[in-house]
Amino acid sequence: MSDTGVQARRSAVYLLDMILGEESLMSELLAAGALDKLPPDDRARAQRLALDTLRGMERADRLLQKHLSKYPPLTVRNALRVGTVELCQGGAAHGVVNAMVELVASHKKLGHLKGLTNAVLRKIATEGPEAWVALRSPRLPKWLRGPLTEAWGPEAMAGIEAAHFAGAPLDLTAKKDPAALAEAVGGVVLPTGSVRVKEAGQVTAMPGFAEGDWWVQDAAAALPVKILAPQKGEAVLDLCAAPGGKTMQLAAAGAQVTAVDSSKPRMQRVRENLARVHLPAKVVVVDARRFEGQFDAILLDAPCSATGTIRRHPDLPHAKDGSEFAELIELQSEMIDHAWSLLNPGGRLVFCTCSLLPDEGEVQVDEALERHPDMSVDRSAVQVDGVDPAWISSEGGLRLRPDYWADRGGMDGFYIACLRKAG
Ligand SMILES: C[S@@+](CC[C@H](N)C(=O)[O-])C[C@H]1O[C@@H](n2cnc3c(N)ncnc32)[C@H](O)[C@@H]1O
Repeated sequence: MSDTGVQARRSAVYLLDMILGEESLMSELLAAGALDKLPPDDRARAQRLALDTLRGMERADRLLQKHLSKYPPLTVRNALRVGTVELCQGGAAHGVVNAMVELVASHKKLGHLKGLTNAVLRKIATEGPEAWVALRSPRLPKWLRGPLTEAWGPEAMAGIEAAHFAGAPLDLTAKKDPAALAEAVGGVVLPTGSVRVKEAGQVTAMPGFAEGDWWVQDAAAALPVKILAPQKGEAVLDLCAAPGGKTMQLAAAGAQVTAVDSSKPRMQRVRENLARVHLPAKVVVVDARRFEGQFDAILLDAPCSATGTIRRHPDLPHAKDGSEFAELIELQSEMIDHAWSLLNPGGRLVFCTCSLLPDEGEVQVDEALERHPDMSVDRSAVQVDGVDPAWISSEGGLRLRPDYWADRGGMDGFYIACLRKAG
């Protein structure tokens, strides 16, 4: 990392400018090489600063508005936000203020605002940290808060927002032995069998990564494959497979996996992931709605709003406005219908989305049941180890939310249902 940390902070501000000003997603910016020129430490720091700032932005804005008579241009506002979040989360005042002032001073058009930056951040350094802890958990924007509050109620919404603010621990899936993995990485085995690491460092440097003993996967995201319960040697279709977390689980269980995804670059990651963990799968790049074949077991991890993953991706509510969700919901129902045509009588289809919106879960299944008289929901299938029966919804699917397991560090939001075809 560079000595003063100015470069990492400048990149964090750039990421925020793009997310908040251009509605870019962090994943798109990283894939486009936004941080490629930084040394690895600065890259990790820039990303962490941007994510922390997005999580705490409402609190930062509340503190900053007291000291600003009018909002400065977005880049300076974002520099102030980054500085405020750092200061309020224990950053050393001198270093943070100097770095942010240097960053603004060096800006071609905004250099004249260095005095403002200095004055405001000095005030925040004095009074900010105490005021910070008294502020509420940041809220989601209205377009998302409205439907989620309607679906889960105000109390759950407060829990979900607290979970978003807290961020997410690192969860791993063991290729073989969760207890041995927990010991090796200093983690704990969760009731569902995932391994949770509280203080994660660089993932690629952790024991067993190079050997392919595990992969990163949220505890909630590991449940669809456990619910599908693939058998050794069974032919399983993994529709929408990339980047391959569930493909690896299926292959580790000994299934003969056919992994399908429409994205060529994302499928390259599936190949790389499979190679690292030394597991086989047939990889096919095609639109899931055009794939042909017959299977007894199908996993459909459909593209969705990803609103269940905001703990890890706090950029999402800022970069999106929900306008593309109707198209995704339509795509999901087309995918369910096509997957159903690929399923043998007596077979099972596990449908899942990392969404908190019932339209992408419970409602999707209710409507599929109406379209397919030979479809039923297998309630017992979702009752795998560690699942609280209270998480099972009325139609028989599993509703997972970030506010569950609050004392353990939460989980991603997910919806999972096991659909049986009449024999
Ligand atoms: C939620 S992600 C899948 C995550 C994956 N199952 C895992 O566990 O790592 C959804 C995937 O759907 C893929 N996708 C989107 N539209 C598709 C389509 N029409 N046909 C096939 N795959 C599609 C995306 O490329 C993306 O990789």
